[in-house]
Amino acid sequence: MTTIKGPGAAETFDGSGLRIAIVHARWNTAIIENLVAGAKKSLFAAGVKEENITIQTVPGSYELPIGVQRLYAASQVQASNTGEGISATDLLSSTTDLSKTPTASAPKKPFDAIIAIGVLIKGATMHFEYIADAVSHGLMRVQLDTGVPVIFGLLTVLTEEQGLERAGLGSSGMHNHGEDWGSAAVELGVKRQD
Ligand SMILES: O=c1[nH]c(NC[C@H](O)[C@H](O)[C@H](O)CO)c([N+](=O)[O-])c(=O)[nH]1
Repeated sequence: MTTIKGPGAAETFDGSGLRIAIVHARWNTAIIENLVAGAKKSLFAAGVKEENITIQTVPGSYELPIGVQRLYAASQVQASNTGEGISATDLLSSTTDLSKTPTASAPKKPFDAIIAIGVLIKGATMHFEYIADAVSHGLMRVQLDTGVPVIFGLLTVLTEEQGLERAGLGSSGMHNHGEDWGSAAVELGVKRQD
């Protein structure tokens, strides 16, 4: 099947063994919430188990690269704690004493893929351009430095309506881009295991 916009149909991938994280910003949450829901819909459709999906938030899109990098590092520490890991939230806390391995149950492996979601809406200044550029380069650097696939879920839109459209909330019936990101996370996560 040939497409012009959006990814063409790919083979289906079994996500039942994957551990996925979603890191999302807390700006423009009316749009963000639907993007996250779309990503989760695709993860579930591929068999990813709810207990293997971790969701963390950061203040804004500019914090996505550091949020993704720290969460992945935390999941690596978790994996090295011989299965007695601790929650990713606790691992990110500066007050957690990692020398004591809490007994909270947690998945035993690092994340197979991380979806970074943010919505940048152009304002009257150049702020939008600087954040968009920094975040896109930052997320690419994190994925290449760590080797963990980081799905680029940053909407850079000129109007609120464009953002709503791309979250499947507009009047044009455009699909929810979050669904594409969930599918991409499963594909890259499975391929990373090959
Ligand atoms: O996620 C966003 N953050 C935004 N700014 C906050 C930024 O991401 C940082 O959180 C902030 O600069 C503190 O570092 C936005 N705007 O400024 O318009 C925006 O539209 N979206």
